[in-house]
Amino acid sequence: MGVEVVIEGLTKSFGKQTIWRDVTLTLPPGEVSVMLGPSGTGKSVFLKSMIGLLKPDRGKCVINGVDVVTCSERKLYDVRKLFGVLFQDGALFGSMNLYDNVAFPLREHTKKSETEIRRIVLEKLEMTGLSGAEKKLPGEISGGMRKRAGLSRALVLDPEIILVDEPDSGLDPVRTTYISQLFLDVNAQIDATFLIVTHNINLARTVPDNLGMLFRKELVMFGPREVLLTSDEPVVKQFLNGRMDGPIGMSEEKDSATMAAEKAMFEAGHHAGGVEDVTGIPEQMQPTPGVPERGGARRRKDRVMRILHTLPPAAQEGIIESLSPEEQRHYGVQPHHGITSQRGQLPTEDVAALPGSGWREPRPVTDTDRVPPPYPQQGRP
Ligand SMILES: Nc1ncnc2c1ncn2[C@@H]1O[C@H](COP(=O)(O)OP(=O)(O)OP(=O)(O)O)[C@@H](O)[C@H]1O
Repeated sequence: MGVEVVIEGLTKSFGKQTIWRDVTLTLPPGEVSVMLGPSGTGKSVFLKSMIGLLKPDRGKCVINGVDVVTCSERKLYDVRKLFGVLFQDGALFGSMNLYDNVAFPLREHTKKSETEIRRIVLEKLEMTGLSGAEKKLPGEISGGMRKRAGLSRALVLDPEIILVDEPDSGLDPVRTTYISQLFLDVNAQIDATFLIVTHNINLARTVPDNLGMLFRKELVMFGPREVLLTSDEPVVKQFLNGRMDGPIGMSEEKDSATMAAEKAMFEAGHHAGGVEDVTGIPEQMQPTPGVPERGGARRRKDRVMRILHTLPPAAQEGIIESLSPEEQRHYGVQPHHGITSQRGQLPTEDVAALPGSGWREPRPVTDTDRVPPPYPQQGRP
């Protein structure tokens, strides 16, 4: 099973430029989480900080009891072995064919024989639908195939945490859905913890168990997908609908004067872009028939039902409605009636330790809030 990642108060700056501050969240083991955020909000910096490629100014990122922010180089080396990383372009070596690219980590970091390496490489290439493409060079294949090859390579050392940086970059919407399906199938097969950073709305709506968003140098929210997908926060709604109408501007954040001027323009009939208001919780994508059930999804159900009473009402309702009648009876809940009894929970040790629901009452408006209304605070222990 994948491991839990506990991030507390993580803050990163480059010189005087703060990228994000006080980020606190937990990635539950074996679950798929997505981090959204407008361009430049530091999503890639966040991934790099998790694997110790960048050093945060303060805070913790604890994996298997090791804090990657403060641990020794030796420990960091060990922790990094738990990660598989899929970079935007697959980060393949252009002069090596796919077989050698995928074999590379095994040849570099293990003492396995070439026979054993061959078995693993062919297995991972098959998992990602690339059987038969071993001899191709990265320059001879499509962007989608390059990403799948990058995923094959990320899988060869049996990672427990898989980080994915913008899987949709350079892909059309259909190929993006195919690679999303692949992530869920891989997650079902190896039960690794996934964190995908993206600004792809379709992916965010239909793939993850948990959804978060970075904006204004903060983690706006992080929690079960239903919380963000039913949120009334202007920044979340604007982002999920891809519209100009809202706090996110051309270069990250609008000031209040720009907000007011644009609001008047939209009220006068100017098209704010995006599609019509898309709301609600679409069904989550499932592993392909024939692929095992996702252990992470099963555990998540229990975990979320435990914190159900702490979530906003719309998210609670969405979660209850997503359960089968049998599950609703099992958990003692009913649509439109909420929690009717407390039954059917897993023993504590089978459920991820979470620092909280990831949702808090919105903080009060202060003079420093240039864009009302304020956002809920991130989850804290
Ligand atoms: N090594 C670095 N040194 C200085 N600044 C950096 C460094 N890496 C990233 N930045 C800055 O950090 C900010 C966040 O960058 P990052 O690439 O993480 O954003 P992002 O959310 O992933 O954006 P996008 O969605 O466009 O990929 C940017 O302003 C970038 O210029």
